[in-house]
Amino acid sequence: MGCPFRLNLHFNAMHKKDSLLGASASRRANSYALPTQIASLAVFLDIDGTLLDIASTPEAVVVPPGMPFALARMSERLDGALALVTGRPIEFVDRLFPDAELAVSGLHGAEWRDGSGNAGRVKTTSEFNAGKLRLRQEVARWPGVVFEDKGAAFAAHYRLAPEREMPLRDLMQDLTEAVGSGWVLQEGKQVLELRPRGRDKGDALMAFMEAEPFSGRQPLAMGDDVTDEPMFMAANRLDGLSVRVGEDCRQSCARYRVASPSDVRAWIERASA
Ligand SMILES: O=P(O)(O)OC[C@H]1O[C@H](O[C@H]2O[C@H](CO)[C@@H](O)[C@H](O)[C@H]2O)[C@H](O)[C@@H](O)[C@@H]1O
Ligand SMILES: [Mg+2]
Repeated sequence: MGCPFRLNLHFNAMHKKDSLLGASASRRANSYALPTQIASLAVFLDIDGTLLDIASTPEAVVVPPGMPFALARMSERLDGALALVTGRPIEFVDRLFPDAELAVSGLHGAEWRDGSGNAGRVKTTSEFNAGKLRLRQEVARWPGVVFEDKGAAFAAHYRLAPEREMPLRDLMQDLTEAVGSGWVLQEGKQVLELRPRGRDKGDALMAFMEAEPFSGRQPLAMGDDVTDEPMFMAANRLDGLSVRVGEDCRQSCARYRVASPSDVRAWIERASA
């Protein structure tokens, strides 16, 4: 994923389909336009930029008080058909929401754990581990660049040092070749990472939808970034709802947009009350 051409093609295809249905793709909505009758939905939520406001570093994110409870309550309303689908590793999600017991897919779809605790993980290789160490050591000399160890993925953030973007791109390109074909270079919001090749967030949504308690429900997927696009496509394919969060003007396959994570949080509060 991450190919704008593919995205554009899909956007045009979506747009035609929606025109036939008398609706327009990616309509701007406020949180009040999101469904409040949620009982028949399966809800898939991205974390950073969707549930949580973007912060200056990965560790600086703030979980608003009451949010873990609201998420647990929504999951209960849905008989467990709520999953967090994130670029974060599952270990970090467990730190953010310690008692939530939610279904989760981490590393952009590469790893997963269902509500009963069954899990799928990715094994690393010695080349990958050497690449991770090299990135950690190199960026330790670059003030402002933040290294993130994500287990079977690793990232470098240049949000606090935008002038480092180009050298970081060169370094990450080198590392992509060095670690071998099991990992791909992934762009994000002022971050470059190497993530496992294979399953994306769309595959994660489809896999959850094949089993209880998700199967037979209408999917609703929410996200804010390029790795959420396969999840939007998957939800659309299942005649579900897809919502892109944020004010940016990028084309998206999502059928709806809301302005900010606070809209998403307000919707979760309202819909699960
Ligand atoms: O799929 P997501 O749940 O949205 O995770 C995507 C990435 O989010 C994190 O990075 C982003 O958020 C940080 C905290 O707000 C911000 O500092 C950074 O600039 C953003 O790129 C996370 O650190 C990554 O591992 C996730 O892949
Ligand atoms: Mg996000």
